[in-house]
Amino acid sequence: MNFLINETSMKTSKKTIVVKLGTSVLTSGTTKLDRAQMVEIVRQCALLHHQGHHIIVVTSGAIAAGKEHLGLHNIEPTIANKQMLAAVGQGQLVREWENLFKIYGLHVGQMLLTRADLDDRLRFLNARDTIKTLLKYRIIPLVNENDAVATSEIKVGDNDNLSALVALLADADQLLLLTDQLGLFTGDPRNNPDAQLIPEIQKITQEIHELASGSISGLGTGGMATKIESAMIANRAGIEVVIASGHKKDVIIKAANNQSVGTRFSSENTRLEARKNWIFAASRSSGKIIVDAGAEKAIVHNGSSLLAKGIVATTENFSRGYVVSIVNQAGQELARGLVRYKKVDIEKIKGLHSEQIEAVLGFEHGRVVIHRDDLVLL
Ligand SMILES: Nc1ncnc2c1ncn2[C@@H]1O[C@H](COP(=O)(O)OP(=O)(O)O)[C@@H](O)[C@H]1O
Ligand SMILES: N[C@@H](CCC(=O)OP(=O)(O)O)C(=O)O
Repeated sequence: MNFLINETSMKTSKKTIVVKLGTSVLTSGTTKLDRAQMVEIVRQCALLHHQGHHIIVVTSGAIAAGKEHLGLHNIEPTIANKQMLAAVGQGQLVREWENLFKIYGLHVGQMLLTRADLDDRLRFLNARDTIKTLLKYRIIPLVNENDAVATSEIKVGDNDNLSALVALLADADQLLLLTDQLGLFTGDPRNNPDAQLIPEIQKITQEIHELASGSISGLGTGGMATKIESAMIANRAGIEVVIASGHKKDVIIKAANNQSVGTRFSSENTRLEARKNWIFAASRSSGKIIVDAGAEKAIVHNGSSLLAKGIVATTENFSRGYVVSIVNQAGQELARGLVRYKKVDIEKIKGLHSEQIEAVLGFEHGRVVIHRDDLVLL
């Protein structure tokens, strides 16, 4: 097996960065959204955006914004009450962000997700397409959990874990978890004045998990424990993670420029290796796509994506989002990859130019059938 995959599309000095903002940062420990703090965050995101980076904001704070709007500061924190507050607050929260990003001439796009959206392959791919299209149009995605409709079975539960899933969705380079502490300490600084900041973590061991406890401020959900879970998920996918204070000057800019800030969790794998491992380890091939000699050459020698034009036939009834084998007409398996169209649709578009896909199917999931970043040569 050879892992010669075209890496050019993955290597870029422009990063995709997921910035997760906890309630603790957005309220600065008060019962209201801290607009001055939000302005400061938007300034940094806009600067990085204008430098060409892609910024995705995972924003908590809907429940806090709902409490503020209704003046219900001492309401009992039952699930029903929190859902009601989120339903009221989400609109308020997004409006605040929208107005602030507008100062810098930037548009935002809201994405409210639940675990069910991310567990289901099709919905995962649809969410991935949406986030990538927002980025392509240079719009800032604003993501939160869809608290108003999510019951415990379909909830991610906390925005730390949600942000790791969003980083996977967006194929991000970095996940920045901004909170009210400088980073991960050797114990919770709220009740341990001798706790020391840990600047760098190479491997998340059981000992690291034990340092991190839940939230006791009454503002956030999960505390450091969920941030470590999030770091594990992202690191495993080859994404670097930084936990830092949202109040530290220029924290987002510093983290993006690899300057020392907070606690950095460097990933053992590169993103590309992690993706290739996943395509092989996690999935057996669900079907075959037989390609002509031109497509074989383009995929094997030129590092190209698989286009409809080079497809001759398909076998088995696979769906969109599954891993399939790319096979030449002599029956030799050339590669495996994550397919963007289901078998019945490929049968309709095989041999056609990419520009014809939408006219034939009535929709389009992109111009390629398997993108080169989702493809591993054998
Ligand atoms: N080892 C640790 N280092 C730093 N903070 C910790 C640690 N263990 C627990 N915490 C707590 O985690 C809190 C941050 O998490 P949380 O309250 O959920 O905030 P956020 O809204 O930013 O997600 C800190 O205020 C701190 O009390
Ligand atoms: N989705 C919720 C926040 C959930 C959450 O994880 O909060 P936090 O620990 O402050 O990031 C909200 O918008 O209020």
